[in-house]
Amino acid sequence: MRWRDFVRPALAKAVRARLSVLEPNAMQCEALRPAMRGEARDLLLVAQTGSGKTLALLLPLLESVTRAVEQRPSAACTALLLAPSDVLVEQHAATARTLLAGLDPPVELDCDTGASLTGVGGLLEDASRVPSLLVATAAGARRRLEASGGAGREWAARLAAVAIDEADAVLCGRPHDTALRPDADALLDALPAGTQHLLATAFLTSEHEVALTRRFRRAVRVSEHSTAGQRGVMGRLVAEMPQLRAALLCEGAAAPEGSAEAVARFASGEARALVCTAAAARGLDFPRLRHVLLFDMPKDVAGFVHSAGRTARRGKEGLVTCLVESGAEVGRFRQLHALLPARALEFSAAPAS
Ligand SMILES: Nc1ncnc2c1ncn2[C@@H]1O[C@H](COP(=O)(O)OP(=O)(O)OP(=O)(O)O)[C@@H](O)[C@H]1O
Repeated sequence: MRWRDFVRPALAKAVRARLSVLEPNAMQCEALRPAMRGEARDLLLVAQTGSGKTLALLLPLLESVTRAVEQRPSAACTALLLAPSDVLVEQHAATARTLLAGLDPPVELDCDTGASLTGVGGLLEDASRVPSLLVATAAGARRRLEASGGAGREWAARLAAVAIDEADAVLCGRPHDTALRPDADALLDALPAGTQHLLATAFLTSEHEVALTRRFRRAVRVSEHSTAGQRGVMGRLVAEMPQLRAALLCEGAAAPEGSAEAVARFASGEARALVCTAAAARGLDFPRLRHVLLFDMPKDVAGFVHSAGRTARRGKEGLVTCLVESGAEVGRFRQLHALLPARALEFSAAPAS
């Protein structure tokens, strides 16, 4: 995939020419697809430091704001980018300015750290000014929200998209807190129902994950593990066990054969294993399948039922093995198991060695 598959040619060209980032990586493709025009879904992106999350957040925001300015040049602010520190706000604002430079019509951008407010021409005095894009800390955004005479609420009510970098730091409290910070909650509550939320972070504690998935129920979750990393693991499983003649079922360029071919090889018994993502396996019926091995812990009971339910079908027996990585995952696994109908599956647990 290329940048221009996701954003307008002018932005795609700016990413290549001004940032020297020639192509999106697998994680960015996975994140941009649901986040972009057409789908505009909420996004929760969890990917390691230095993997390029900034562009995955910034590009949907810039595309959305540029489109809005094009359609209604007189419209006020339509997007907000939040970051946890002044330095990061300034860094993101600089990247956004670099990408927006020369666009016609121009997109106005302000930068608000709570302590200082800067616009295109330098320091600004007026916190109620409404640019097309505001890059701010939570304190800066809050200052804008509380601007006098209801202007702040009006500004928030016009936000079409909000991106939050280091979302755990901006929105969540201490590592074990399952509630969002009250000021973050207040800001989110002031947004209109249709606002798109784009969240990125390198790491989430299980409590922060609970808090964010509870608040952003409709968010598409993209993690590196679910994209490049996962495909890498899947490819290695296939390569390192040639005796299984495994078929690999996944979408995108990493798939060595078409989905239909992979499924047919497994269904006919030519391939003795099918290595696939949970999404790709959903609904598939293989009457002879006796063992499902879940490499990743399912996120919820629905995910578990759909994956485990590929075996033990039509009254036959089946075995499901789930690899759990940590004490927290064992706890979550027990919770999932407790939610299943008693007759659906039987489990035996062995301590990990
Ligand atoms: N597709 C890509 N190909 C090559 N380099 C890229 C790509 N996308 C981003 N980069 C570069 O990778 C570097 C790290 O990107 P970025 O700052 O977005 O990481 P991050 O995931 O936000 O990390 P952190 O979690 O530490 O903030 C930047 O210099 C960026 O220009």
